[in-house]
Amino acid sequence: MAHSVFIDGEAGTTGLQIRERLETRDDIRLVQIDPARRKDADARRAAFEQADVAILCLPDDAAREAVALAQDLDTRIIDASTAYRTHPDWAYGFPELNADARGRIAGARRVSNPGCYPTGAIAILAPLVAAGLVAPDEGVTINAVSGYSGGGKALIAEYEGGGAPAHFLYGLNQRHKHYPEIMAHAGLTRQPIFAPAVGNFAQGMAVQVPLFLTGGRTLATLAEALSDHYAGQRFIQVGDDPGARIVPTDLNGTNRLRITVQGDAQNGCATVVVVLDNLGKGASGAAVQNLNIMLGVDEGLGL
Ligand SMILES: NC(=O)C1=CN([C@@H]2O[C@H](COP(=O)(O)OP(=O)(O)OC[C@H]3O[C@@H](n4cnc5c(N)ncnc54)[C@H](OP(=O)(O)O)[C@@H]3O)[C@@H](O)[C@H]2O)C=CC1
Ligand SMILES: CC(=O)N[C@@H](CCC(=O)OP(=O)(O)O)C(=O)O
Repeated sequence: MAHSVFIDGEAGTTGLQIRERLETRDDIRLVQIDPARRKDADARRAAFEQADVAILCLPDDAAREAVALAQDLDTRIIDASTAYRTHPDWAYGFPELNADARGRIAGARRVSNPGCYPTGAIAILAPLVAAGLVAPDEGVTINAVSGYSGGGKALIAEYEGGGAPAHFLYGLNQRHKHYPEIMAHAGLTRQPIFAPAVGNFAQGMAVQVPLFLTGGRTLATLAEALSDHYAGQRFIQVGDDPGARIVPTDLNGTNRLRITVQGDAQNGCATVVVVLDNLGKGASGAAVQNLNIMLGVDEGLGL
């Protein structure tokens, strides 16, 4: 029998791309509501009642409201917003994070889907902290660039309306909403410096952590720690040489994430960089991967 899935916010950027990944599957039945009633609590509650799993693709406050609406139901929830990413009762939906992550997601009633930038930053830092190559209280810097779809419908409208700049930096007040998530799941005790940017391309993202090669840190130990950590993971590759240019759009339309280590042993400077699709492994692809794990089907179905 098909599993019923309700995407709350299915007309938004993340929701649409989840729907595209699910609508051709015959093991999934999508529960839909009249678009005119998409913000109506009664209509949404009725959809939750019919769904085995609901995927929330909403702003944080609306996601909290949705969780309250479904509180007394058996419906399992995957939330794509920032609202529950550090909540102790929610499983963090990064299956490749550590040996326990898949099992927690598989058995969870509540799964928080990681953020796009945090997926890149945590993919780099969590294994390096666990391997002792980055100290939890070390001062690290995260530089990143995202396609404009990362800002949802509002930023898409700005870019597609023609008035937006080719490139801008933001979040430099160091109060970005992603800090708690990055610190909690990377295992950092000191807040990193995070410098995100947006470029004039719709989708795709690069996230980089520059590191000095000091202590036990060499190009080889960094690459080895990351390769060991992700050995056998079908969606995360370590070490393919991308050449001198890192192109944020390289993995668009996929659920893949690629990590490379580059630098110079002589001068002791290195960069670990991730490329992913902010709407693939950074949001919609990851949500479908988590849904598959929760349903106990092939993790790559529809991806
Ligand atoms: N874009 C990205 O790259 C990523 C986004 N996310 C997260 O996913 C979530 C959704 O983001 P995104 O898809 O970009 O946002 P969008 O702005 O593109 O879409 C949000 C959708 O939610 C709907 N909505 C807003 N309030 C309510 C409500 N009270 N009840 C029902 N529907 C509502 C909006 O409807 P309407 O347009 O009619 O207002 C819209 O369709 C966010 O929490 C974001 O942090 C996560 C990872 C990456
Ligand atoms: C380009 C842009 O504006 N990006 C958003 C991050 C994307 C998003 O909404 O956050 P999650 O990935 O955590 O859900 C921002 O910086 O707030």
